[in-house]
Amino acid sequence: MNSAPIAFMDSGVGGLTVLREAMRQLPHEDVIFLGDQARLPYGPRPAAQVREFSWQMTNFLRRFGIKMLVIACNTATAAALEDLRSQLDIPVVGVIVPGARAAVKATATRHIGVIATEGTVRSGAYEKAIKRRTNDIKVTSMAAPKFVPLVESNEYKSPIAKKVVAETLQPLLGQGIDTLVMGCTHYPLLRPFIQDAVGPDVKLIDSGRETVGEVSVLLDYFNLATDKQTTGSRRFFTTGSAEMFKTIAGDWLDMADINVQHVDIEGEPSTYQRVIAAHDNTIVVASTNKGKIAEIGKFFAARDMRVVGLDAFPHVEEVDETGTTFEENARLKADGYSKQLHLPVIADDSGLMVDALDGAPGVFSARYAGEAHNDAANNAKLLASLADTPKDKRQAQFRSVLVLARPDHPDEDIVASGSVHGEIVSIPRGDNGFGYDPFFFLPELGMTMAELSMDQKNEISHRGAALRNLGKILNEKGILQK
Ligand SMILES: O=c1nc[nH]c2c1ncn2[C@H]1C[C@H](O)[C@@H](COP(=O)(O)OP(=O)(O)OP(=O)(O)O)O1
Ligand SMILES: [Mg+2]
Repeated sequence: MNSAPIAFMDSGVGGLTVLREAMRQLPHEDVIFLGDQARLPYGPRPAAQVREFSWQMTNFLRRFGIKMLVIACNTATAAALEDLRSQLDIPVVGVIVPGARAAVKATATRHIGVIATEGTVRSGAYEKAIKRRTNDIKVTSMAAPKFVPLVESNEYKSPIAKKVVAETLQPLLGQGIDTLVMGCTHYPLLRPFIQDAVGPDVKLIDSGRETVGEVSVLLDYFNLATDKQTTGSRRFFTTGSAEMFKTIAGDWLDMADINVQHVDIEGEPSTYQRVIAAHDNTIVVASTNKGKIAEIGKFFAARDMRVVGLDAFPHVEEVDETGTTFEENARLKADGYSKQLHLPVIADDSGLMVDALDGAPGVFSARYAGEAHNDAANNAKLLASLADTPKDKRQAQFRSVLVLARPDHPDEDIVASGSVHGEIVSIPRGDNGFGYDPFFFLPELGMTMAELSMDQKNEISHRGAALRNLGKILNEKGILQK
């Protein structure tokens, strides 16, 4: 039993013909679809490049903790299936073998036609898959490069499409072909015109539809099927226009409200790479500060969450902290990273506010001495600024504002804050913690923050308080149980 999503990828919207069948046959499964429309069509591209694009799509999709990958594209199957399968530890399903198998089963005249993109035809993948089964079948393959653009431009129901299809398929007529493989997942959208062109006696094989049968068998074989009884979630990503995608997907899948997001995958690795796969319980701590990641991470780990830092995502674009308040900066970080990663993100913006310095360094705490993240320089500047301030006038506080951003509730950030009061001392004490901790003295404890263990710090610190407040809100909202 496994409730992780199944991923489908294609050069564009063609893979939706596979997805539609999957939604029909496996309605309870969560699915994620990615169409690489920005780089379409794949058909004319060299196989090596299609393989690189396929890895980029795959690496993007693996972040979602997928349990199976379906290459819902014949060109990408021909170019990349073997490579993906040999390196991934989840089942990878391509569309060619299921299509070939169905065609072998269907033909009586032992003459099968295959229409596909140039890349698929050039690869000879269908011939190989058919001949591997039986040698006494004749295969006639033909590239139909005009079909994909017709579908992607949403022209697939137009009279022009009908004409183009009829003209393209003309050479296949009168050869004794009784079975025609639609060897590109875009083609089933043109099915009525294709059937018209070849006549009612030719059996059309929808390679994508056949593939879903295979997916279904593998789910059972590896015991990966979900045990949920409710309709699964459907998420769509395109590297092209989300609006254009929505129009075709809405029509083809007969779904009124589709969750489509534009994504950029050109920064994804184009070969196998270790990827931190996110599961339902993954949370990203949007910080590069190890101390913070540890403190926030501990809180969520104790609540059975899987915590990852930003270092798990080397391609993420850094979010600038341009706000004027802690809350503003925390929101910028949480929203900015959650949008890019499509994962729940917790961000902290925090700092030291010294009474005698009118609240400075405040939001500028990390770059107080200019260059960001130089604790020693920041502390030196702090001491210099307080050189003339007597001991009893050195009250200060740490403040932390936490923001949780969730991709499924993009307009509902959850905000919690906390603070702790103390005094700034001139001689540092303690090796724990980070930042200003060795100079932040807690009179009630007679220790600086850097003399506390992480657990002790979390009990009294601004961040600890903010986390407890956040925990309360998450409990009340039913987001966290503990
Ligand atoms: O518990 C703390 N103990 C000592 N110092 C602290 C603490 N909490 C915040 N601070 C200081 C360190 C940093 O100079 C600044 C936070 O700046 P802030 O932008 O929120 O964090 P950051 O740049 O270190 O990491 P990031 O933005 O990637 O989360 O305040
Ligand atoms: Mg920062």
